[in-house]
Amino acid sequence: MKNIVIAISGRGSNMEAIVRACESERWDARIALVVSNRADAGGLVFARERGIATAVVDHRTFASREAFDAELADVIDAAAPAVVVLAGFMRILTPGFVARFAGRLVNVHPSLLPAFPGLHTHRRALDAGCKVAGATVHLVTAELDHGPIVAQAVVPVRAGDTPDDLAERVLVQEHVLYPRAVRWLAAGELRIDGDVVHHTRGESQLLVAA
Ligand SMILES: Nc1nc2c(c(=O)[nH]1)N[C@@H](CN(C=O)c1ccc(C(=O)N[C@@H](CCC(=O)O)C(=O)O)cc1)CN2
Ligand SMILES: NCC(=O)N[C@@H]1O[C@H](COP(=O)([O-])[O-])[C@@H](O)[C@H]1O
Repeated sequence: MKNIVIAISGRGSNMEAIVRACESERWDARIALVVSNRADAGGLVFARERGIATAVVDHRTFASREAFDAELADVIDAAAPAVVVLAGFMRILTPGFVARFAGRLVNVHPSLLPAFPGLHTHRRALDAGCKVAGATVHLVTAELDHGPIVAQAVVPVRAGDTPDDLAERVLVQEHVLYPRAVRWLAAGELRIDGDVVHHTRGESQLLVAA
């Protein structure tokens, strides 16, 4: 059975969706560890209540980003992960960390990459007058929010939307998209051809919400 490690920084709603899907769909995988850079991350409570091992590596207690990443990588490696999932994890990872988990490190980003990498994506999409928004699951590379795209979900932007309205609409789709993508990665069902990722069994890599 494959081990999955999930890294969070906050409420962990995507982590929760993955935990629930792993159990209900009986994946040939288990969530071996939920790790956070913040001890007050709400998702840690859910994980502990489900009997999942948790750990905290507080980035503020390290002298450098490299030192934090080295400790985080050691804690993650101790769980022997086949897949490392970033789920609302809010730290930019160093090239050394990314290299250690290359090909099995995945993230969900709240925009339709390559549009709007970085932070405050929904505010920026609204300010740009976008008519659609969404989320992207991508393999993580050293360059921020730039890795090969595994799957995307599209939602409409509605008149009067605030960033919170858009975030809520996108999050509903993330909770469907991300578990599906993590299941594919854990099952070895992704084929990477340059920058293009294919699902080898032909499931749709696109969700479109009305
Ligand atoms: N090397 C990479 N690291 C990370 C990636 C990536 O693609 N490559 N994805 C991010 C996730 N992410 C967006 O999806 C993201 C997370 C954090 C930040 C950021 O600017 N973080 C600041 C601190 C912000 C905070 O603490 O609130 C920082 O690290 O200084 C941008 C994008 C995960 N890492
Ligand atoms: N750059 C990373 C980022 O912004 N991730 C975003 O954090 C939100 C909360 O996730 P959570 O409820 O799973 O913690 C999600 O929308 C996720 O896409």
